[in-house]
Amino acid sequence: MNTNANQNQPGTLTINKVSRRFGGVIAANGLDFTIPKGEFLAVVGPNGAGKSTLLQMISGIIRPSEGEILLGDRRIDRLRPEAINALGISRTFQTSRVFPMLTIRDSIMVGTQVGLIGGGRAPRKYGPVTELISALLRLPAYQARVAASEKRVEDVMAMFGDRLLPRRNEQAFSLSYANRRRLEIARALVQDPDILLLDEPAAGMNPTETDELTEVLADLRRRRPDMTIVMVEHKLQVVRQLAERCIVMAMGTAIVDARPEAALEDPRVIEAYLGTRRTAAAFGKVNADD
Ligand SMILES: Nc1ncnc2c1ncn2[C@@H]1O[C@H](COP(=O)(O)OP(=O)(O)OP(=O)(O)O)[C@@H](O)[C@H]1O
Repeated sequence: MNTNANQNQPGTLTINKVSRRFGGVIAANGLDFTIPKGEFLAVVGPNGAGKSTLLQMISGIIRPSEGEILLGDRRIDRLRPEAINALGISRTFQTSRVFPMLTIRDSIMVGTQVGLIGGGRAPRKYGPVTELISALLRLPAYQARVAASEKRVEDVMAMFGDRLLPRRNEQAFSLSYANRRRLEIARALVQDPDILLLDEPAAGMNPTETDELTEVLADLRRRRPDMTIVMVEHKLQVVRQLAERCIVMAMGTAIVDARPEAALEDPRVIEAYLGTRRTAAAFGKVNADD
């Protein structure tokens, strides 16, 4: 059992001896660590290391084959993804999942909808039936909640400077790849999560876009220092700039757990990475264009 002193503290995520097999493949192998509330943790490692599998297990999309995942003292690895989301854990996906025909504004609004008529995280004044009637009749309580959601959507779009806000009424299919990624992060943020799981947020972004995203996440950190962020990311400069702690995975195992500057210099990490040209380039060991 994981012996970290933070374990079972409110808001702490505990990954307790977690493994996940897919047939003969061991995607996660005895992962055992805690993530204290408010920590910015980066998870890095070569392709196929098990990073996305870890995020999928925390968000309830897949279940561990062994071990357990706790939020505070509550076991969450048997809950459905919606139930985990309602506990304040939001995530983005490795590949963008936008609703192409919805406008940007409405796509982000979708993230708040569970809060409008039951479900969601906001405390409920009335029961679900009253909430539903209130929504159907557009009673003042419902309208006030819609107005609050709309304000929140605008605030979240504003976090991305002029990338999303001026395009709020455009349909998502017209967005650039980078903007789709921003939209997806916005949709997670609009839920005001306590724990944000980001799966390769800077993937496919050029250097300028990557710098911009890094600044957005640094800004988020300043605004919500209590929000735990778990970020899987291949771009190691993003990890160096943002993360307080870095877990390096290789073949399903956490091989190093340290501050980013120490973790990314560790010889075991460089060795694990050198098998792939793209990630070796991130260490400056080969030219990215080779
Ligand atoms: N649904 C699945 N079915 C079968 N095998 C899977 C499944 N999901 C993941 N795997 C396998 O588990 C291993 C870990 O995959 P995972 O996607 O977690 O790696 P990763 O570190 O996120 O890789 P990448 O950086 O390429 O996204 C890989 O060998 C992968 O092929």
